Amino acid sequence: MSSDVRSASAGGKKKQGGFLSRQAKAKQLDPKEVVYEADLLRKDHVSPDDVLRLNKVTEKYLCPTEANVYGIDFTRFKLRDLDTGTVLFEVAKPPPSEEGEDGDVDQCIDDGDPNAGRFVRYQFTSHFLKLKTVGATVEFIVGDKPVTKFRMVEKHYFRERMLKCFDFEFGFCIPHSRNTVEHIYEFPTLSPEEIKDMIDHPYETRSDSFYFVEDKLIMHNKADYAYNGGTV
Ligand SMILES: CCCCCCCCCCCCCC(=O)O
Repeated sequence: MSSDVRSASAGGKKKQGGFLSRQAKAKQLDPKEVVYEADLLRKDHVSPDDVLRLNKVTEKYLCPTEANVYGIDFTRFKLRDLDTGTVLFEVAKPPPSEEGEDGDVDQCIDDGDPNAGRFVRYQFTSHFLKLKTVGATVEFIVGDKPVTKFRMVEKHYFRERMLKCFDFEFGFCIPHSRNTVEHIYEFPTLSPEEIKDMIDHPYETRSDSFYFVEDKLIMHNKADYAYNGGTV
């Protein structure tokens, strides 16, 4: 599987600043309403309510890359600790001219894999798990169609247990626009035993990010996480 590996230390560059924020809503899952990945793979269109009812991380992707008919493309991503302003991690996509000149970027990301670019591996330090609130700034461009009710549901799991579900609205985006939004992640409360387990078992913490336009799944990305990088 092609992947993007993102390393971050807790002692990054400090930066303060204003931000646009949309509060995350944690949702409790009613066990009676659970749906299974296999059920959703059979559906023509997957909705936010469908993925909110999943109680496990997915093994497959619930939509093809072609479902993104809106030309939505993420161009910058930054994580910062909102308590200190410390920038934990920042990545930007090179402009198209640089991608063309270099050739390496496309080759490395594309690789003939239809799911290239949909999976990211994060390598954090254990300090990350002590954070309370993280701001994720996302910049993205949209193509020639208006994007209505753009929404992301992101579910984080350690092994079989869902740690937290985030539900963020991006709202309406005009055609050919470049947009920036900062989403606020309030961390779940984790016991010392859970934290130790997550540090001791890299990449067993995983997430699914589901993106919807008008309640229809148009992108599905995955990530996994290690918390044993660098120094504490
Ligand atoms: C231990 C649970 C922590 C939950 C909060 C995680 C905050 C950082 C999220 C970054 C997610 C990025 C997902 C992606 O790249 O697709």
